[in-house]
Amino acid sequence: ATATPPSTPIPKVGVAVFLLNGSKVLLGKRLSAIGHSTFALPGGHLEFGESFEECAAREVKEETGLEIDKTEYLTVTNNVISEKVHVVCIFMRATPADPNQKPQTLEPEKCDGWDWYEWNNLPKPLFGPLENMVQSGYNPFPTTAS
Ligand SMILES: CC(C)CCOP(=O)(O)OP(=O)(O)O
Ligand SMILES: [Mg+2]
Ligand SMILES: [Mg+2]
Ligand SMILES: [Mg+2]
Repeated sequence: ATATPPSTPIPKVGVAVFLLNGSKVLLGKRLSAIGHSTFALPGGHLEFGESFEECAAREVKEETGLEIDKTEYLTVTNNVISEKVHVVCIFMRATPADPNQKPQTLEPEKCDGWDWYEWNNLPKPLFGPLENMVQSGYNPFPTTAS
């Protein structure tokens, strides 16, 4: 029998959410294989038929229990993370519907816990796609009209 050739990995779409609370952003340390032990935004794979906003709300709810408001598209980056993983990351911004609600660690096998971090004092190491954004000087906060 002829060996089946190794299939070429297919690029996937991830949606990551800058959940902003004052000058803070929600981050969690990943325990998944991809980005293990790095701090990442809540988010996940875009599922069939979802809008970016629907995916953002679903993933944040699934992972943290938080409802979000004012969800808007920010930017997109192209991330070839390894030989097997290529993810187009759609970055969204949103605010927690209840700024006082505590995030819950609903997927303890994927995340070591969520915390709010000052944008100018982020934990290290950051998950690759986020690190690249920070290095580029990207500012996810709404610019207050001068
Ligand atoms: C790897 C990442 C950039 C895209 C997928 O994110 P994720 O691993 O958090 O996916 P899920 O939350 O959907 O499990
Ligand atoms: Mg998820
Ligand atoms: Mg998912
Ligand atoms: Mg996720």
